[in-house]
Amino acid sequence: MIELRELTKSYGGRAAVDGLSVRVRPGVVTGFLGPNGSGKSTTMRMILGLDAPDHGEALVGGVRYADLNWPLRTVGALLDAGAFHPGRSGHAHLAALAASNDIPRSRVEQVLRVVGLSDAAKRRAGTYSLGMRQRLGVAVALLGDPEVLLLDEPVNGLDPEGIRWIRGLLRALAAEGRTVFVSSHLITEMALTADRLVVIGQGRLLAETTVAELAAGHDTLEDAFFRLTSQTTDYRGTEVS
Ligand SMILES: Nc1ncnc2c1ncn2[C@@H]1O[C@H](COP(=O)(O)OP(=O)(O)OP(=O)(O)O)[C@@H](O)[C@H]1O
Repeated sequence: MIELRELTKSYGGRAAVDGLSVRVRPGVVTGFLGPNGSGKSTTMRMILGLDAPDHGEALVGGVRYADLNWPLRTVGALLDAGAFHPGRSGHAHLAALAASNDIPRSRVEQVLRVVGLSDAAKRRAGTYSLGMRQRLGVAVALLGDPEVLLLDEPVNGLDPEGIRWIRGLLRALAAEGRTVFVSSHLITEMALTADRLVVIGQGRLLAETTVAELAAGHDTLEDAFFRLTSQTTDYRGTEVS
């Protein structure tokens, strides 16, 4: 369970996250949706203790991230798929993290198999494609066999086969009773992956709902999403004349 209580954070006097209170439950995939700049990454960083809230708190299993004894074994996160030393192999990267978190070394081979990187594990991670780096990031998230998974835009850079794989993986992790919180700005992708949706705009909660409830009364899910977020979209292009 992830619990956000009145979570608030401003940058330069502008609210990035504004009084956000949400409970993300175990056993289902919860999609975290909002337009560009709506505060999804900032929220995830606060859950992971990488940013301090100005007000309110984020709890994982009732505890702040900073107070967890073995964070990697409680919360697995994919935030920035490029966050590894490019000269190290994928295997070495995972082995170092396993050693520093008291995770059995055998788990490294297991997660490499799960993400499909066993054959590339001894190659320098700096030579990995975007999709392979994303898979290595997922392997890091899974390494500690955590109860809670937090993934920021996990389908970024993945090809169609990879996207289908990650959908299945997230659903399987939720079916095991884990809490799976996954951000995206793609409502169509979330409709295929998530059971529940938390939608934010300009840092505020717009809806906490299911895919079916959000779509009800609209021609398409996209229409429903645009209607919900239209007043909070900061960045919008214009048509080329
Ligand atoms: N370190 C920072 N310094 C200043 N402003 C920031 C910082 N991090 C985020 N912001 C601002 O906070 C707001 C929310 O940004 P955030 O990255 O959380 O949104 P997001 O929903 O993840 O967006 P996207 O879908 O584009 O990744 C934006 O206006 C952004 O410019």
